[in-house]
Amino acid sequence: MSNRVGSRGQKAVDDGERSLIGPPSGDSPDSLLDQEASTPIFVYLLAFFSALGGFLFGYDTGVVSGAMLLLKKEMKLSALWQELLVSSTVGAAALSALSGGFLNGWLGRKICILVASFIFSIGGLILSLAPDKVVLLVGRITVGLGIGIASMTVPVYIAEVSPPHLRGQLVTINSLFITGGQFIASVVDGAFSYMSHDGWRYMLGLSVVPAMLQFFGFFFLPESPRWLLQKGQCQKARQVLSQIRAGQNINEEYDTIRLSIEEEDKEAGGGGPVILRILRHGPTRRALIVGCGLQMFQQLSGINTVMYYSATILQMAGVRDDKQAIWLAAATSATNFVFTLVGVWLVERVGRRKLTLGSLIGTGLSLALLAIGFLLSAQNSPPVTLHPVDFQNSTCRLYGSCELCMLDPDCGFCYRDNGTRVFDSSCVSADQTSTDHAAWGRCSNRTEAADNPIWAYNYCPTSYSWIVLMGLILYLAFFAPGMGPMPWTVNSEIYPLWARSVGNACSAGVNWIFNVLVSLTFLHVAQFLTYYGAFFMYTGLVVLALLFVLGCLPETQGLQLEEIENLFTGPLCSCGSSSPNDNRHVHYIRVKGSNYLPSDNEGSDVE
Ligand SMILES: O[C@H]1[C@H](O)[C@@H](O)[C@H](O)[C@@H](O)[C@H]1O
Repeated sequence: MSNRVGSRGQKAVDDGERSLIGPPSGDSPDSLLDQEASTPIFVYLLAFFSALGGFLFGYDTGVVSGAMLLLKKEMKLSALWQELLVSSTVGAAALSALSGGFLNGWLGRKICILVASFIFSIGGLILSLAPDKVVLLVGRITVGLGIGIASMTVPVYIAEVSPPHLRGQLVTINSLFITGGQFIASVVDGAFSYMSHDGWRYMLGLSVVPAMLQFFGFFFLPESPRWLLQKGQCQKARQVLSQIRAGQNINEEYDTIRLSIEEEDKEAGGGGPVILRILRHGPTRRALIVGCGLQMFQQLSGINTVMYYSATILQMAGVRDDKQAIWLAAATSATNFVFTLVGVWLVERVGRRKLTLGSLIGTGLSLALLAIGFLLSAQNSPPVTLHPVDFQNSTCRLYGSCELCMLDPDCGFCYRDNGTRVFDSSCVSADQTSTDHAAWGRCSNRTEAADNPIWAYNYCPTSYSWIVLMGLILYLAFFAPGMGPMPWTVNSEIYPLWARSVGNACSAGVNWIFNVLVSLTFLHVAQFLTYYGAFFMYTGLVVLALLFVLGCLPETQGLQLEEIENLFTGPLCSCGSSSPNDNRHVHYIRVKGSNYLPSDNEGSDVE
């Protein structure tokens, strides 16, 4: 497509006029209008193949809960081994996300995505063929290494190839694929849960399919033009840019990127490792604090405990059948997925800042509702009425109510009910090898019969479960459009090119580290503070997150990546006050400068 503007001179005059009178709100330069009018299908294709990395992230972190139900029986896994198989992946992801920054800057985005999908494929193969638990552990660690690299590279790649008006939406698609992966994983878990022998091989191994698809797809896809320019491969960068903009006028975009790289070289000059340069340079230091803070608060809002705890919440609500619980857990991840779709729709309409703030307010209120539900359940917890002689002399016999009994990980509540009332209840030790049964007595019976008493491990029967259930659904409905995707989206945008890989590596690393911390400590926190205490604590953390976002998160919607650094030039907690329109102004002047004399260094009049 040829340049819509006949002569550069005329274009410059137009732009000059605009910069004098200031841009009409929401207006964009001509080239951006060009892009908005027709976004080439190729950009969507790039986003799709990259977001398969997000899908694998979601699938591999989600599938393990269902696989574990079968694995623990088939391989006779102890609690320690179960915990190892779950958290080794997240731990490996934290390490590889942190080191991915270096790889990303050195090898480029494309190679890193290829490496991640290759690792995913190998990991999937190891898992599906594993003869024993040690090989399983190797497979889970391998998959974790892939997740870490993908989680920090994919959002960066998508952000760098997207036109500004679609960037938020396309990067948020990656988060949609994460929750989509978690949803598909729960459906696969449900489908193969009927296959008690080797069903887990299919659950864990199926990830090879999207991994291979991504691997072969990416062979034909281009490197990020921004990375190419940074590495001095100007000709190739120009080629890729015009390929992904389908022949639209790319001069402005190309010059803006080139100028900003030159400026960055001056600004962020000085040697030393990139992380030290980031910390020394005010705007990047503030961006890093915002990026890492967002990722930390995403995990501290308790998403993974809510997801993990959903099965227990459902059990409290009276769903006792394992298979039914698995399918209902799929409904939970479907809710997470569907509401992420709402986020994709909203991100370019309301902007990142409002979306995150709205999401946090709703998330906080839902957590408070969850806590209130747990509080009412605890206050009305059924008493222990039977005290059978306990030959093991465990602490379980000392508890007077279900609440106290279930907070002790060694004990469970054994009871009967007639639909309205709990009776004949006792607190006894759980079986060491499988908490599905009591160690002895009425609830140790493994054969299922209608008149068997009910064994409640980790939960208590309550008539307030509907409050908890409502809290759970509202939580996901509010978390998924904002706090789920925005930390990933915002991080892909806020760092200048030289700091982007390392900035994203650090923030993704923080996300994974807090993911491990929160999920590993949840049961201990609950034991210490009770469940309602734990959820009130998460509510408090969400209030802190709200203050942080209110003070420090600027709006990045509609800006070119090269303009975003300007948002962080002021003091840290005044970021929220810079509006996108202030910065659009900077953008126009920059465009004017590069239009007059593209080869000149007139970019110096930019700021
Ligand atoms: O953005 C994602 C998403 O919200 C997932 O549901 C959650 O499991 C991840 O930890 C998070 O990073």
